[in-house]
Amino acid sequence: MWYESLDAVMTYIRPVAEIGILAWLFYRLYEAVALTKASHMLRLALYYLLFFAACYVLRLSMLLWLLHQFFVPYIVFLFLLYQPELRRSFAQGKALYSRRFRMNTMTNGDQIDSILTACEVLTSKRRGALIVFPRRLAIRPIIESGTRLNADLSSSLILTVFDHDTPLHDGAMIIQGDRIVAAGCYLPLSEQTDIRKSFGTRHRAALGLAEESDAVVIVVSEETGAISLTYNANLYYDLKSPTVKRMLLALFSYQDITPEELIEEASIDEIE
Ligand SMILES: Nc1ncnc2c1ncn2[C@@H]1O[C@H](COP(=O)(O)OP(=O)(O)OP(=O)(O)O)[C@@H](O)[C@H]1O
Repeated sequence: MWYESLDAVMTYIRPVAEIGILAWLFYRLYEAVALTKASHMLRLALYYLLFFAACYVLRLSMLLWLLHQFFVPYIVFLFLLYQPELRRSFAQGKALYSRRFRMNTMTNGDQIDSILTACEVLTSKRRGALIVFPRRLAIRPIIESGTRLNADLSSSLILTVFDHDTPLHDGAMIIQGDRIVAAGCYLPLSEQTDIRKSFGTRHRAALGLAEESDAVVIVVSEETGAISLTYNANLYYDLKSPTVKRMLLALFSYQDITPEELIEEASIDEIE
């Protein structure tokens, strides 16, 4: 019968399909977490499993019993510990499917130029600034913590807001696409202990938001005039404006790139 031969063929196809689907799922999971610190969580879970396997092979029954008892609390602990990173990973995963939609709503090259022009003026006048670009994850509570502006994006408005005597100069400005959504917003402070001692609350606030969301933040230092970027829980200090522009354009289309990778790319372009 034809369905018997189909069943025989399916006996071979089924395991291949299962392996293919599993490989694809693992690849998507890897893609989602590889760029963020959620990969640390996977590494910790893997160490646990390797330790478990070693105990099993060596028949260390006492340790095996302990590992068995602690498995669920350990996984729950990891999920709690890495919750912000997991949130960012899944946002990135989702973002891969809606790139076209995002591209239309993100700040474009000309608009980035006007933001960076303002940043350079602020640098020369030794004024500090924090400018936030939300990406996939909504940051409504952050926006609500400040004053809604919903104004057209312009260098002059950025300069006005961050001037010393204005009521809105303290806190962060939120930019979405071509709109200045809010200013004077309060950002969560980072609790990382291994960042430079010289970084004060402005840089800690930029890093804090980059730990808790997938937003990108420009920081202009009042003290040194350095322009830095934070995203994915990392701070890239003292960048040149063209580097910031290229990074922002890449980040807005979810190609998370470091300054080192940009320099590498530029040198490859030169060789070609
Ligand atoms: N949680 C926060 N959210 C938003 N803005 C903040 C926050 N904390 C501090 N700021 C901003 O940072 C300013 C203080 O910066 P501070 O000098 O402590 O930081 P810094 O990292 O040393 O930066 P700089 O190099 O500009 O001095 C505040 O006046 C305020 O505008």
